Amino acid sequence: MLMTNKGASSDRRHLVELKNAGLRRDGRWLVRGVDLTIASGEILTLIGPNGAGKSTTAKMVTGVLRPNEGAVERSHDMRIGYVPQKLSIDWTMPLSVRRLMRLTGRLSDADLLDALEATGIPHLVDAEVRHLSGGEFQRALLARAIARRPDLLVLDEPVQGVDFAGETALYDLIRQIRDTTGCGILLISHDLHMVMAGTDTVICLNGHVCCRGTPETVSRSEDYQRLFGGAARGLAVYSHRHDHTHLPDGRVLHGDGSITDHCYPDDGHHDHHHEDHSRHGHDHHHDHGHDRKGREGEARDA
Ligand SMILES: Nc1ncnc2c1ncn2[C@@H]1O[C@H](COP(=O)(O)OP(=O)(O)OP(=O)(O)O)[C@@H](O)[C@H]1O
Repeated sequence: MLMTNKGASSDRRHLVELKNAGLRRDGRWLVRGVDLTIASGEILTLIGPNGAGKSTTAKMVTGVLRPNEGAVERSHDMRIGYVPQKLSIDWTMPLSVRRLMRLTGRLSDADLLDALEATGIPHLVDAEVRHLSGGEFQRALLARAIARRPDLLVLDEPVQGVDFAGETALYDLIRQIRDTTGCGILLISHDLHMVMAGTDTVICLNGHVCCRGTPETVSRSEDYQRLFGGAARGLAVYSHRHDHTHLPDGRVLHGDGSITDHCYPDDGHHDHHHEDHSRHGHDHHHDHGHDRKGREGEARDA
């Protein structure tokens, strides 16, 4: 059961606005001229090459960095949940998921378990963080961020270290969190080919705003294609349908409601279908989840 907060049922409200924001360090502009707004219930995705200023922009949104020019306006009672790109954890020290959840503040057992439940990993509450898979670790970080019922969730590359099937499951989860809690979401994505279905607005950064709009608008933009050159074969908006779900504990929930311990392609339950709606306007079907095909391989198909 996902937790709800005060934003869930109310109308969209403005959470944060950057107006012509720029940040300068050591005599150079890291990013400049950024205009953006995020409202409750809205998903905004930042894309752009390495060093484009995505994390810097996110830090101006959260208030970690103050812009050297322009302005930032934040709803004064806004709570922010942040999943950073990197965590400095001493991996030689034992650290349970329960302790990870409490590193940044007090949290009742009930809220802690609610959050882990919402991200599908309540059974891992006492697991060692260093033993978690990439997808489980990202779910633990997400749980930590949503435990304090944020109005705005800022996710800096939440699918890193996660394979293609896990990536789409995480995107589904993020969208579900938005739908259930009504929070606004700022998502930083490294993947130039794939943005999460459900993204309302994409902003493509390259030291400045290269282009913006719906995923479809951005993928057609000449600036986007110029920036990414040969890599810009189209921004695929990923959506998928399949008749079974891989549960976090490894079991498989089938479309008919039955649960099995394993996933057998020939047992008559299965229909592995994905749909990629790229700007080329064609659909493909991919096998997924069992062939350990990395997302680069999948992206090439898109
Ligand atoms: N505190 C700082 N002082 C000086 N330069 C910085 C600082 N923080 C970031 N930079 C530089 O600013 C630029 C933008 O960095 P930023 O982390 O925002 O990019 P990014 O788009 O998130 O990149 P990536 O995709 O590689 O994570 C980079 O060239 C980086 O080296």
